Amino acid sequence: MINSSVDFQGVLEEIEDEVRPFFGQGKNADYIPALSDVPGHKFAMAVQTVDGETFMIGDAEENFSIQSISKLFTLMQVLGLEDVDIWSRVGREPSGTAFNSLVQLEYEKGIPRNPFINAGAIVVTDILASRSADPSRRIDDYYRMLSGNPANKVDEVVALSEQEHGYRNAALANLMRSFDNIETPIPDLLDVYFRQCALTTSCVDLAKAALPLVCGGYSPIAQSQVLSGRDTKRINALLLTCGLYDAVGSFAYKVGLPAKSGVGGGIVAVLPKHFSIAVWSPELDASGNSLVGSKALELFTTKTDLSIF
Ligand SMILES: NC(=O)CC[C@H](N)C(=O)O
Repeated sequence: MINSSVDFQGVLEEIEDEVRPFFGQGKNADYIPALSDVPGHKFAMAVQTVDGETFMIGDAEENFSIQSISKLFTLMQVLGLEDVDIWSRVGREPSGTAFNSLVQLEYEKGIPRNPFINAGAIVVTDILASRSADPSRRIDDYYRMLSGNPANKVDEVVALSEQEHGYRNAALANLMRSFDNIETPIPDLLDVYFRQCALTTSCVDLAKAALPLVCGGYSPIAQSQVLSGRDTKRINALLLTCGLYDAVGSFAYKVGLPAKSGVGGGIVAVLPKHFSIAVWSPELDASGNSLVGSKALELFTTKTDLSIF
């Protein structure tokens, strides 16, 4: 059980004050125009403990664009399927490159380094798309089941904005197709991928949806075992080593938790057997991770002395 002497609410309140000087140092994602319009100084955090307690600060119930954090949930969903050999099509190593880089993919013959860079996530989505008549619905329903909130919907404006500017993702998908690592027709596949990235969620919902990674694969929200204990351990290892792109080493150094970020400014992190934590602040650092969000998580694990290390 968690160290009950920690005053989570007090810690969140201190963090909200201490991150203020960092606003304005990062920049909203603008390669997806709809994301550049979100007020940059938004800030929210939510902690969900294994005991069922929720702590929150800021706009923790306000929805934002989940973006690449969706890659975590599609991976969970694929690992929950029978007879899927994902690891012949996607690697398990950190990429050391930007999330949408093409260079490595050419050298490595269309096999993405890991499921959390765009190319790897597109393959994961391809696996879902090739096994479902309505993959977008299936992805949304899975997330809604884990968050317990049927109001987590796709933001059509963001989805369209990605569709209209998704040149790099189209290039990644086509390059992988040329190496026979994509099955679904590319326009259909990109549509599913853009829609999963355009799902909206709040910090509270996100922390709830990540609880299976805290509870050995069991979702206390859905009251169901969604992953095996072994796959849960494996996903947490992948989050620690690949969840924040080319910033993953310094994030592990500063924060010390398995985590996944998205260019909407969200980050979700877990301390297995203890808690999940979600943060949202839209201004990003050079690697495409929330600058204030990363700082807030660093402050959280430092102040509480709770991390995997
Ligand atoms: N890092 C991210 O959040 C990237 C997700 C974004 N939808 C993209 O595909 O470019």
